Amino acid sequence: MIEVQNLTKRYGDTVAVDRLSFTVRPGQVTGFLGPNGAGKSTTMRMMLGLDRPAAGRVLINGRPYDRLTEPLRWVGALLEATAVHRGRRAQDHLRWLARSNRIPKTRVREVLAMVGLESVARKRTKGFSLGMSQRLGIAAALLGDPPVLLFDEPLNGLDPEGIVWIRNLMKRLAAEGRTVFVSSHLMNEMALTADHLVVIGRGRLLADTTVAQFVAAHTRSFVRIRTPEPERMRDVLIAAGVTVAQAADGALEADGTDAATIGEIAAARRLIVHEVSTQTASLEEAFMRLTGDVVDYRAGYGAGGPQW
Ligand SMILES: Nc1ncnc2c1ncn2[C@@H]1O[C@H](COP(=O)(O)OP(=O)(O)OP(=O)(O)O)[C@@H](O)[C@H]1O
Repeated sequence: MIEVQNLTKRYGDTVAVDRLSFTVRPGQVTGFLGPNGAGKSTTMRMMLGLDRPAAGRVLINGRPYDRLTEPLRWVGALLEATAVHRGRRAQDHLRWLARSNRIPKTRVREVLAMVGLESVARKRTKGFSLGMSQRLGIAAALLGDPPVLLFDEPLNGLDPEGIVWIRNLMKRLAAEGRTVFVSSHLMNEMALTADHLVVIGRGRLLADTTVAQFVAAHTRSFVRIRTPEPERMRDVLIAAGVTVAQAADGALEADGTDAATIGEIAAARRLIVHEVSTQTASLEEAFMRLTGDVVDYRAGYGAGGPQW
């Protein structure tokens, strides 16, 4: 579990993280979303003791990072700019990390196999592609078999096969009961991978909810109806108390109801329907809608402006 409590970080006049509080729970993948500059990387760096907060704290399984002995056994992390000594061989990099955390040398082979880098274990990392470097960073994160894992933009530089691989890896790690916290700009991927979302904007919490609830709260879902008798259908639906509008292509869009109800109303009136489908927006649309509001707030920020 990761507990973020009233966390604040300033860089000069910039408030990068602003009284942020949330809890990341084990057994699920939690996506960490926010527009550029929202404070995601800064938050993750504070989780790992790499940046010192101006106020507040982060607890990893009940303890601040600097109180964890052999921290790789408690939390594994892939940060955007994970530093690897470029002249070092992949296995030597991992052996050095393992030794510093009293992790047995045999674990190095295991994690290299887990990330598919066995064949280049003895290669120097300066020849590695971005995707290979990401895999090496993930191997390092897994080295201590930690209960908590942080990934900052782990999909950067990965090809489609690599993206599917990491999606499955994160799900598996969560299914094993670990806490998996991952930031990404790739909304479609997050929709497929994450169970829960923490969304921030300008360093503040905007949402802490499940993916499904987030999409439902920030988008409109409606039933689309195509029929050769749109006028009659509209009259029947209005008479049944359904709010209905006509789309540009002639289809009807009914709000505040579901496809089963529409189907039953149509059948009762012997109306022909060619389509009755539930239309739900994507995570990307929900995210744009929520964070678009943040940008609007920013533009209109004045005396007595919104305190979100
Ligand atoms: N070392 C630093 N010095 C000064 N300002 C910084 C520093 N690191 C971050 N910031 C500022 O803090 C804010 C939050 O940045 P951060 O990198 O945490 O956001 P982010 O959500 O990770 O963004 P992105 O999605 O672009 O990676 C930004 O305004 C950024 O310019």
